[in-house]
Amino acid sequence: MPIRRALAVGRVDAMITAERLTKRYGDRTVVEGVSLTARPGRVTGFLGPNGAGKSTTMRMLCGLTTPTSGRATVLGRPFRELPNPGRHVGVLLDASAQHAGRSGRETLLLSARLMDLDRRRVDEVLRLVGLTSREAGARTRTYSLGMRQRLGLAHALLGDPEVLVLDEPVNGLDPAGIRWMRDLLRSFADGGGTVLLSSHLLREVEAVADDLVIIGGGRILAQGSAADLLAAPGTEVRSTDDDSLARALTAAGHHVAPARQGLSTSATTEEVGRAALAAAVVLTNLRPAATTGLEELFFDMTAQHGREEIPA
Ligand SMILES: Nc1ncnc2c1ncn2[C@@H]1O[C@H](COP(=O)(O)OP(=O)(O)OP(=O)(O)O)[C@@H](O)[C@H]1O
Repeated sequence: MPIRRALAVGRVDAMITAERLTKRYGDRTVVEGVSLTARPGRVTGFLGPNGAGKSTTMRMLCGLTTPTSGRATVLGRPFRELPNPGRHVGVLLDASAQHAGRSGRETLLLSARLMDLDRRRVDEVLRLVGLTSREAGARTRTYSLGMRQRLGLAHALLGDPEVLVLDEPVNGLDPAGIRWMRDLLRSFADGGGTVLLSSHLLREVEAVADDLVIIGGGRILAQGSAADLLAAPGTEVRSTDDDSLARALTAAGHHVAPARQGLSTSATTEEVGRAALAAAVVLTNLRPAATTGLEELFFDMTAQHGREEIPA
């Protein structure tokens, strides 16, 4: 069953933009000058330590928190100006915010009515997120966190939106649930949808995100395609005489370090080739350095922005 039944007209606009978004609470700035874009057909991972400003930014994108300054648009308009927003943007910001006394199915039926949707769509999304009819009939106060996340996602998908904004959607899911969520988001984006998701699970983000936005202390620290951000500059090389090659590279001003096999250097592959020629050394292996892991990038980027403390 397709996640999305039809691509919306004007799909090229199916994106999220933030322009210099700033949020102050009293004299405390919790988000400062955040500009970002999430594009159609791509999953954008939004990362940052606790208190970095992810949820506040997502709330501003969805019109739930008013920015102190700056502008946010979804599908080219401020969220609050979208007609029937649930038909365009699926939002999951707090999976625990469901009415505890209603069943999952009742919660979805109510929203379906408000969005003017056929009630059969409720059963479709329940199937899609893997909630059984018994689970759907139970009051949400009896739900585990993982079941709440599934219901929250069913709610986000209900209106067959072009855009998904999900704050920590994999929290509370078991390993099979995490993999299921990853596949679901991938096929949503492959169908032309736009996904912005925050997560603390770096490996999960690495596995699914096409683009990354890293935030720390309320400011953007890095953003771009995952391929670009995770590409490490430099070269790994082996030769018939690594000592001579290391001397030649160092003499040419390149940084050289021993690698597990051979050398790792800041030089490009061409520069390594030239140094080898100058030193009359034969290369036996030459390749661009392996990519940096997301965990390494995340800790490098956020090192000075540990957990934000709430002021006393
Ligand atoms: N309504 C509010 N009033 C005052 N401060 C707030 C309010 N909402 C959030 N903050 C503060 O803003 C900062 C950013 O919080 P936010 O929830 O956006 O971070 P986050 O990156 O989503 O963190 P986490 O990963 O822990 O969910 C925090 O220091 C938080 O205490």
